[in-house]
Amino acid sequence: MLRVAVPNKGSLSEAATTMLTEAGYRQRRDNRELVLTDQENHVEFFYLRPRDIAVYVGAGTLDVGLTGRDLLLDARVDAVELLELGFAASTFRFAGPLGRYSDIDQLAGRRLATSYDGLLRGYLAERGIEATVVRLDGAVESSVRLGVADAIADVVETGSTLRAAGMETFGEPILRSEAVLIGRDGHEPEGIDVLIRRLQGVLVARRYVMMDYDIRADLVDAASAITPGLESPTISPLRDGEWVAVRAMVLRTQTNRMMDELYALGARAILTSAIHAARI
Ligand SMILES: Nc1ncnc2c1ncn2[C@@H]1O[C@H](COP(=O)(O)OP(=O)(O)OP(=O)(O)O)[C@@H](O)[C@H]1O
Ligand SMILES: O=P(O)(O)OC[C@H]1O[C@H](OP(=O)(O)OP(=O)(O)O)[C@H](O)[C@@H]1O
Ligand SMILES: [Mg+2]
Repeated sequence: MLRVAVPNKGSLSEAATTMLTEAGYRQRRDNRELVLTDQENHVEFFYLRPRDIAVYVGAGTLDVGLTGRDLLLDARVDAVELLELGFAASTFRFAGPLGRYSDIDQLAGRRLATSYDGLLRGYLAERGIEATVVRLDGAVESSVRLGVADAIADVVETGSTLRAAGMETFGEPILRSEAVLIGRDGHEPEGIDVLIRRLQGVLVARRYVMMDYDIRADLVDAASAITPGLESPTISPLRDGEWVAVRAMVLRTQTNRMMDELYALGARAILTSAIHAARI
């Protein structure tokens, strides 16, 4: 059985479980379940603290896991990213009280609070910045006002937590993170290729829609330039020989722009439909 670590709580948990369900795996119904065996797919899911997932995978006790890139790098273990999962996007950034800092060079000799001390220490060491790292479990934004730190390094998603604390980011983002599938380099247990292909299928089904339209045969080349598809659009004859039907996958975000352009070109009966599952 393939042994897969899944976040049991926090920002990653629900989206990870949803993605695995869409990929055709059984998932737990009760949040107290710690392990779930999917007999049909030969996979065992272990529900663990997001922070611990890289530790289990790095130690080799579990084959793969879904976690955040920031958590993977913070754990400093022997595990690698296998696939970006397209959810839980965030940045990891320095922040301080409004107007106090503008550049990371100002951090030398300061106290920096964070929940990601491994990640932060690595970043500071690479840049030769000597500062004191104060490891906190959460609510890091309060640390400056409460006097245990001078600045912070924390996860920023919308920025509203920082604003509420009277703080602002400065310097370039330390890291751009999102949920990722992790494993060990060179370790390819049975079933891992199927898991990866299924997850890639979910990503495709989320990112693309199927577009169908009718167009005069002499305009097919111009229409195909608008909707090139992944490899090449499917062209089918219509009963009226002067027209053809075209079918192509298009990026969901481009759908309306493409429909407008196709309509202006002369295409009609332009329809889009969702893709529920895919293997590309
Ligand atoms: N708004 C967000 N807050 C925290 N983490 C986020 C956010 N958006 C995405 N993430 C990602 O979620 C992961 C952290 O998940 P984790 O469950 O450890 O923390 P959490 O969501 O803050 O939960 P908690 O603090 O309640 O334990 C990281 O990979 C982080 O980048
Ligand atoms: O930019 P935003 O959209 O405001 O999101 C970022 C905030 O969300 C997380 O905190 P969480 O709610 O998980 O609390 P914690 O700090 O106690 O973990 C994170 O640590 C930031 O504080
Ligand atoms: Mg948190």
